[in-house]
Amino acid sequence: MAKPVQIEVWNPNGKYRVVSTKPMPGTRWINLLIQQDCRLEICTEKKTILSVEDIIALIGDKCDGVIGQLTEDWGETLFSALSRAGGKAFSNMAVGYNNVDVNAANKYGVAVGNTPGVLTETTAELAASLSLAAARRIVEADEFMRAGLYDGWLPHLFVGNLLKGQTVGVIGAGRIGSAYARMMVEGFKMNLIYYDLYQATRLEKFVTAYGQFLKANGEQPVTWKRASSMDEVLQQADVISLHPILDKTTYHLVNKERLALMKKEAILINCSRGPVIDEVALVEHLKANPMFRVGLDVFEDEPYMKPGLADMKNAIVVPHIASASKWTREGMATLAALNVLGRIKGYPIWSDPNRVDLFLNENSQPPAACPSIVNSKALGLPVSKL
Ligand SMILES: NC(=O)c1ccc[n+]([C@@H]2O[C@H](COP(=O)([O-])OP(=O)(O)OC[C@H]3O[C@@H](n4cnc5c(N)ncnc54)[C@H](O)[C@@H]3O)[C@@H](O)[C@H]2O)c1
Ligand SMILES: O=C(O)[C@H](O)CO
Repeated sequence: MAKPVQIEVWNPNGKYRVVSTKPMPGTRWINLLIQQDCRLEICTEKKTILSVEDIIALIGDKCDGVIGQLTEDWGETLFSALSRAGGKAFSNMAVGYNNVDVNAANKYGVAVGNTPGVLTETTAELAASLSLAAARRIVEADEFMRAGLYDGWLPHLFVGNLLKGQTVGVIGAGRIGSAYARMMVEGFKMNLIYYDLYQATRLEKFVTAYGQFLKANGEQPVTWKRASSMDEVLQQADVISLHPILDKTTYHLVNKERLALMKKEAILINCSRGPVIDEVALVEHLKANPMFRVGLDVFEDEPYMKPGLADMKNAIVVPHIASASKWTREGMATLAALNVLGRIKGYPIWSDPNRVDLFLNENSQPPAACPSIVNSKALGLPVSKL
C-alpha cells in the first residue's frame, strides 16, 4: 500500500478535488481554483522528485484533476489511477511534456495541459546569459577573483570571444529559439543561421528588417540563412543554441560526430532538454578542445551530471533555471491550474496557445477556456470561439 503523503488543503468543502504535486509560486492560481469550487490539495512533502507511488497516494479514490511537474513520470500507471479516481485533467507546469505519455492519456480520456508562451522570453534570456557568460568566461573569472588570484591587469587575462559580427546558430527555431535568435541578432549584431523542420518566417522578416535598418544607418547589415541540414549550422556558427522539443528525433541530436563538425572555439548552449546532447561525448569533446565552451541548463540524467563534467573549466552549468523568473513561474502556475480547471468545468480549448496574455492579466478574470491542451484534437475537445 502506498504511504500517505503530506498535504496542505485549501477550501476543504470544494466540490472538485484538484491535487498539485508541488507548491507553486504565487497565489493567483490557488485563488482561481478555490473561487471555482475546487478543494485544492498541495503536496508539501520535502522530497524533490515524487515517485509514481507517491502520486498514486495523492490521487487517492476521488480526484478530478492533477497539476504535475516535469520531473514526474506520467505514463500508463498514473493516467489509469487518475481515470479510476474520476479524473479527466492533468497539466504539466512546463511547456515541455516529454515526461508525459500522451498516448496513455488519450487511452484514458485525460486531457494533458502545458504552459507555452509565458516562459518564452525568460528562457531565451537565460540562453542569452549563458552565451555571454561562456563567450566572456564570466564564471571562470569570478572564481579567479574569489580565490584571491587577481594581482593586476594583464593583456592575456581571460581573453574570450567577441560576439558582434559572428554567426549565431539556432537549432529548433520555435517560440524560444526564435526569441533567443532575435536577442542575439539585435543585441549583438550577429548573423543568423537556423535549422528547423518548419520555416521561421517571422524571424526571417525580423532579421531582414533589422539588417535594412543597420544598412540605412551606415552599419554592416545582419543576415539570415535557413540551413538545409543541422550539420550546416554546426559547421558555420560560432555560437549554437539548442531549442527543439525532446522526442525520438532529437535524442542525442548532438553526438560525438556532430561535435567534431563544430568550430574548435565554438560555444554550445542547451536550454532545451538534457538528452538532446550525448553528455558523455560532450565531456570528451570539452577535454580535447579547451577553447570549446558550453553553457548547460539541462542534463542528460537530471539532477546528475555525467562524470567529469563538473571538473571542466570550459563548461558553465546551472540547475534547470531557464524559466525561473517570478512573473514566468507565477504565470506557469496559473496556466497549469486553468488547464485543469477548464477541463473539469467543460470549457473549450483556447484557439491559440501562443497567445495566452488574457489568462495572465491579474486585473481581469481569465477567459472561460483551457489555455493549452496538447491532446485536444485526439480527445475531440471543442475549440473556443473567443
Ligand atoms: N530549460 C528550461 O527551463 C526550459 C524552459 C522552457 C522550455 N524548455 C524546452 O524547450 C523546448 C522548446 O520550447 P518552445 O516553447 O520553443 O517549443 P516550440 O514547439 O515552439 O519549438 C520547438 C521547435 O523545435 C522544432 N523541432 C522539432 N523537432 C526538431 C528536429 N528534429 N530538428 C530541429 N527542430 C525541431 C519544432 O519544429 C519547433 O519549431 C520545450 O519543449 C522544452 O523541452 C526548456
Ligand atoms: O519545459 C519547461 O517548461 C521547462 O523545462 C521548465 O520551465
